[in-house]
Amino acid sequence: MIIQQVHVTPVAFRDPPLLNASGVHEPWALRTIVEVVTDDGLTGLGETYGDLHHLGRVRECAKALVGLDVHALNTMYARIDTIVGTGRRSGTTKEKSVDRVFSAFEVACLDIRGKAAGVPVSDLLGGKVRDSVPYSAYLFYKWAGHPGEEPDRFGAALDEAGIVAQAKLLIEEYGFASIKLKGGVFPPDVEIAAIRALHEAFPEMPLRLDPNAAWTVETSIRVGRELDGVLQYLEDPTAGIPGMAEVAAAVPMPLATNMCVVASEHFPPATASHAIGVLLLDHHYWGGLTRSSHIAAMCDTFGLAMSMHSNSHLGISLAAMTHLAAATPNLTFACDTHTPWQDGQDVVLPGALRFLDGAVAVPTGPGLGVELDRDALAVMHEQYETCGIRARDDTSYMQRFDPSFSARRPRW
Ligand SMILES: O=C([O-])C(=O)C[C@H](O)[C@@H](O)C(=O)[O-]
Repeated sequence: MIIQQVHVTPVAFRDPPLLNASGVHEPWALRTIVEVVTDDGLTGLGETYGDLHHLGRVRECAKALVGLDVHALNTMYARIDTIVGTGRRSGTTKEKSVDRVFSAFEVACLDIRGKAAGVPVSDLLGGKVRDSVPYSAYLFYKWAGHPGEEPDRFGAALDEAGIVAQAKLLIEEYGFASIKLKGGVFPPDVEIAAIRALHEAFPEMPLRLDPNAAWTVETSIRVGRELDGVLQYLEDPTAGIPGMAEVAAAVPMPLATNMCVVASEHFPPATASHAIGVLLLDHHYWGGLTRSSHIAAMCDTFGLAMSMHSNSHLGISLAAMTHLAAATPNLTFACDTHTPWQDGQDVVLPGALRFLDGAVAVPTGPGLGVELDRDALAVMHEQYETCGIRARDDTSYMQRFDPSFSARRPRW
């Protein structure tokens, strides 16, 4: 099964104005779709980030993969490493570049291997231990619509009543049985009130709050203590392993992260200082599905619970996340997904991935179990070409509407 061609297609889809500590989502979310084609006519799918810098690296590496066998993943990783290096992203997250680029190709190769063997990707990861994967309702503070546009169907959520209404809508439509609120947007007391309102409205539901490291250690400890008995876990309240360790020692609930443990070398300091209790896995930056399984084994070794992280994504990623979660015995909590926010837009044909009672049944067909919708891919690629988003960044978009906005951390 020799790779003959690799197609890399950037796409754009509508994204609602969701607020986070860095600003607001732009009207279009960007992703990159990868198709790996072998000499025996099989095609595998992968999905990854869509920013221009990453896209350039994916395109460059795609050319270097032609001629490799889809089983030669170690050689593929080494080749990508020589091209993009193990350099780190700057900012609060520091994933390895090679892992971020390799991931999309690895998923596509596993899709091909599953198709060739007639088995689902979850079988290639050790076999599923659950038939469906629970996801949580991922709530965001939100404007009613993008400025200058009609309100979208989700409406505004700028206070606790709006957040509770949003939770009701998502739970009614998807059946979610747990809730995560993206925080770090408003002063902590406003977000504490929203969590309390959710607790009152849904007393049985596990709740999580994630301010994306927007708080100081002191604020994090105060919020953690105030939400004793209410939060299942508190995610990335503050930046860095030392700060998280201080908070963890002082609050009653476990701390979760997708920000301070994002590469293997973060495990020793994080576990030695008991900085986290929960790791949010994400195959897009942990180097694909197999390497993510290794990270799950590390979590098992160090007694860390697990959930899964998401960014704005489409169905290829949802399928990959679902296979990985199904084959991860120590996945403890319902996973994050942005799927409701894509509101039916997708590059895969409908039907393979459905939410029932907040969970997605693990596809049983060969490979990822999803099929590319070529018409939708063409439309989304055209949107990418014309939407004009890729040269901008979140903060400048936010500052156009609120010049006083600053995404500096800690904010409180
Ligand atoms: O910790 C998280 O869940 C994220 O940071 C995921 C996303 O980037 C989220 O913040 C967003 O979509 O605004």
